[in-house]
Amino acid sequence: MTLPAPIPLAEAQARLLALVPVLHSETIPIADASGRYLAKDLIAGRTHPPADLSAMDGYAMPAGDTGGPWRIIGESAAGHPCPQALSSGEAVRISTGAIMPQGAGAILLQENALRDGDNLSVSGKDAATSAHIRRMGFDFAVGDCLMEAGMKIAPAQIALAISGGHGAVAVGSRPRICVIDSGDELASDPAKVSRHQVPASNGVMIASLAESLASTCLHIGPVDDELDSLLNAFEQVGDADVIVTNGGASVGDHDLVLPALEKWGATIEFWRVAVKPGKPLMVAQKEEKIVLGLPGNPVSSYVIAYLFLLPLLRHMAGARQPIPIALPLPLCTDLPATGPRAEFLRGRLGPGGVTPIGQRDSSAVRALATSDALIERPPHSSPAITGDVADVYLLQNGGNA
Ligand SMILES: Nc1nc2c(c(=O)[nH]1)N[C@H]1C(S)=C(S)[C@@H](COP(=O)(O)OP(=O)(O)OC[C@H]3O[C@@H](n4cnc5c(N)ncnc54)[C@H](O)[C@@H]3O)O[C@H]1N2
Ligand code: MOO
Repeated sequence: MTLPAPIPLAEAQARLLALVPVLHSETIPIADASGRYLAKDLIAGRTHPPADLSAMDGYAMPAGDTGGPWRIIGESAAGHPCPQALSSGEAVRISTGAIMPQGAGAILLQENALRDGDNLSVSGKDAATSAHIRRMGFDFAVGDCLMEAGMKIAPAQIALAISGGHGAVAVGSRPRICVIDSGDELASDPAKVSRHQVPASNGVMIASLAESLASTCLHIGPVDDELDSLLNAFEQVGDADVIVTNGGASVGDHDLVLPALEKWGATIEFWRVAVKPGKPLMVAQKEEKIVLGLPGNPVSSYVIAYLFLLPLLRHMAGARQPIPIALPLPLCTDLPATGPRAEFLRGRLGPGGVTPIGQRDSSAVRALATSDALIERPPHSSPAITGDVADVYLLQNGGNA
């Protein structure tokens, strides 16, 4: 069997995303929108702040009358504006977030004020100033674009949408996924594992990695290394949009994902990528369903899910930046030259940069779990020395896309 040449990483990612359209949108309460992607530009339905407000607790007076003394004629509290207009020599008590009364244009901080009944004068070093006024609409005005379609909604974006008058937002629907573990050696109960077995860790790991990006996740397996068992698993995926297999993607006699996919009627779109670990990635399609055949080694499975599955799910859910963003960080150790594949080393972030983890075997689960970053070494890199800058991807919470 002649194996296809491994496809360079960026090309393979682009080919994968081009295979599937963005899913339709749905409108959901803003309180439920964390982690979702905006389906259309979010336009401000109100001006914020809606009027000139005081940024401090103190007294408001006319802009041309900042030296005092003043006579206090009322109060403007947050939620309770002062109905009176101010003339020269007059002031009102004002609290943080309260509306500036008509005629007011300066604030005297409480710390700099001396109050005696309704008489007010400056006691501190600072006179009244307009610097403590938040001008109407300085943050945004009605009709402004607050966030563009495809942006990820996180807590700060939720606050912005609510401040902009939105109790609900249109977001991309999340794909339904199905994860299949396959391999005769896999034990489903980690507490009951014979010597010829390994616990089936990948499926649950991948489901957990994809959890926030998928609407539902069906987990099938472990499935035997038999063509018909795999075929049967594919026939049970129901309405899943994305099917993820673990293992059986390489060239061994018992690596049956490819023939099972063909027997099921799927088209193999590509197989093998120039990435280490994770070369045997397989991508197939059957009608609207897309299949990612991940390599079985746990580190390879994780790295490929990070580089391909998560971007695919983000893309389907409407993200405008589905591919994770690398940060340039100094290396804390030397690294050897690389071969024809892009290498992704596990590493730990620290104050001086990133330190690659010594154990690089693609089956080393403990080394993977100890790491919080992936260090990218492009194909055919020269040896790197301590202090050289490398592209680093953050792993926590699925990274920064
Ligand atoms: N002659 C060659 N052999 C291999 C090649 C190659 O190019 N030529 N590629 C190697 C690479 S790279 C990888 S990665 C592995 C991946 O192979 P498979 O995807 O076929 O995975 P399996 O052989 O089924 O399993 C590999 C390893 O992973 C364990 N595994 C599998 N599934 C799970 C699971 N769900 N949970 C936990 N662990 C799992 C399995 O027990 C094996 O130890 O192939 C190389 N071989
Ligand atoms: O590339 Mo494989 O994924 O090295 O172990």
